[in-house]
Amino acid sequence: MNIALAQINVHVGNFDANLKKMLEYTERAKQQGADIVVFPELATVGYPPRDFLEFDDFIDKANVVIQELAKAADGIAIVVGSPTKNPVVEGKDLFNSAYFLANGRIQQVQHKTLLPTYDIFDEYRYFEPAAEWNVVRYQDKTIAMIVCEDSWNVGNENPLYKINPMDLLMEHSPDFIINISASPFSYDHAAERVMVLQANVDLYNLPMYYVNHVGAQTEVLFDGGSMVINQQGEVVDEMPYFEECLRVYNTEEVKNGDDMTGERERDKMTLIHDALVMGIRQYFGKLGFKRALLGLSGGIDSALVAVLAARALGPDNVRCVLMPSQHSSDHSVNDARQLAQNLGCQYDIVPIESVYHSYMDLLQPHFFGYKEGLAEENLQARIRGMILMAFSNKFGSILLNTSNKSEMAVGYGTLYGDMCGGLSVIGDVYKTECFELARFINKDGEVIPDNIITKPPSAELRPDQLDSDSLPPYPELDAVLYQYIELHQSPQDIIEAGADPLLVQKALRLVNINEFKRHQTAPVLRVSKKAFGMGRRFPIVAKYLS
Ligand SMILES: Nc1ncnc2c1ncn2[C@@H]1O[C@H](COP(=O)(O)OP(=O)(O)OC[C@H]2O[C@@H]([n+]3cccc(C(=O)O)c3)[C@H](O)[C@@H]2O)[C@@H](O)[C@H]1O
Ligand SMILES: Nc1ncnc2c1ncn2[C@@H]1O[C@H](COP(=O)(O)OP(=O)(O)OP(=O)(O)O)[C@@H](O)[C@H]1O
Ligand SMILES: NC(=O)CC[C@H](N)C(=O)O
Repeated sequence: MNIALAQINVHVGNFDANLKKMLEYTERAKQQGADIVVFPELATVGYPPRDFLEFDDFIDKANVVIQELAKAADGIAIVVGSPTKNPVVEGKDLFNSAYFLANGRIQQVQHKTLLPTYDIFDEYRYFEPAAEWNVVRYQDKTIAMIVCEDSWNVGNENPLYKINPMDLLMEHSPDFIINISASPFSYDHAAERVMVLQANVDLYNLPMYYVNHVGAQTEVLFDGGSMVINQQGEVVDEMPYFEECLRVYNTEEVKNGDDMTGERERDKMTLIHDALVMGIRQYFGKLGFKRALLGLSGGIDSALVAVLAARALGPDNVRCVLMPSQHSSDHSVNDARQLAQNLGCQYDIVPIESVYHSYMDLLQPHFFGYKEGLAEENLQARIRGMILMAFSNKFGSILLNTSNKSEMAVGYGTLYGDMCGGLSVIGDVYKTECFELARFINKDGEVIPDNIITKPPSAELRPDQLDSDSLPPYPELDAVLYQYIELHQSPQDIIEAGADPLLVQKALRLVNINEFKRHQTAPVLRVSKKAFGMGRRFPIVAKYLS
């Protein structure tokens, strides 16, 4: 039997486009001799559809796609994920299902049992778990068809779940497993995914055909990495990351296929770079925007965003605005200009000093007698935000936000100032990782002027200001932030692991008291297992560690 895995990029709610793409892939698979073509979890509607699932009309449209695909299942069977209405009143309204379409009709539907409800996942909000587990008979094979998380309770060791749908399906003695997934990207997830799937194969001694989404849905990125694992638990093929792909596998050849696990390079910076480029490109593409703009300061954060945007959208579609103030050093303007020239992006120089003085004159009678401080510093960031939004309106471009994860964590950014923008590109990349990413970008020759990478970070909002005046050194700060944000460790855990107690207290307090800022931030492209945004939910009004 020949099985085609179709690693595709669908678009949430774009039913016509999703159907058209699946019909094209089905035809291509058929021409390549496939007996079955497999599409990812919820491929009819896109993942995650979130509260669109609460609209009957949305589900009806998904059902139309299933009916159309069933008609195309002629001489080839189609496996595809789609929501199903729950016919009984009890429980949630929907199931998250794998459809097996063959001979022009729906042959079988297997619902998902384990409904991830953590981080960016919210499946139990909408779906009822399966209560029946059946295999599919097709040609001379018996197939276990499962949806993503159903393979993540291997050996019943996942404390989230009391049931194991894999065990239940195995009672029917299948010949192999087809797994349709929506497994999002984080820089360490591809390796984890392989381990979990291999553990299943080792346990059940069956080959697995695993297909994943590729592409971006707002902030959630999918790397693909669909794979085939033979009965011995060896990965005989893994599809490319960040691109659509169709490959056909013969079940007999898979049995004897060679292990390619060791050949796969998963360099963290390559993955983050490619994920962010894809994320920007698809955010713009799926919304119908072409052009981006950003404030280019001569610092490392905006430099990184400029490079990533130019690679995602083409340098002609990225406009950089240099807005020096009385506190900007000459080298900042020169470095920014040099970068824009290296990239081939249009740049404008809009000095803000005169506007700043106008504001100060305006405010002078009201601020008279008060010491200069944060209000005056933040005014500069806000003037820049205003100018950038004027460019955005005038030229129909989306403003890219340039805050990094360390700053977003501790509230080191000005509301309605440098925190403005429609998409946060590096909001899930710690400052220390920003330096690594900049060096990665320059590995084959200088793209980002070296001075931008080597000079000490500064907001340049007052004379000779350095980030280190008000923040601990980034390597120490980032280590503590990682332990708190990603690993959910307590202050005691972090201190026992070797961190300075005062730093821990200060950093964790800053993270918590600045929750209000993150509620007003653009969506953040997610590259780690815990990004600011939909997968990290905290109350603003809280007293914990603050
Ligand atoms: N819980 C809460 N809910 C809602 N609003 C709350 C609030 N707590 C304070 N606020 C309000 O927020 C205001 C303070 O926020 P905001 O005006 O943003 O200003 P603020 O956080 O006080 O200052 C911005 C910080 O970011 C630094 N910065 C600025 C610009 C660039 C960079 C950089 O290097 O990238 C760093 C700057 O040096 C300063 O430390 C207060 O005036 C208060 O009204
Ligand atoms: N002189 C400037 N010209 C243009 N944009 C600026 C300027 N200064 C700040 N910005 C914008 O505001 C953002 C915040 O920058 P700031 O210099 O305050 O600190 P930063 O977070 O270290 O960023 P960067 O490393 O990009 O300088 C910058 O990324 C940039 O988009
Ligand atoms: N859609 C899902 O069920 C995905 C959950 C799974 N643990 C993964 O990330 O691969």
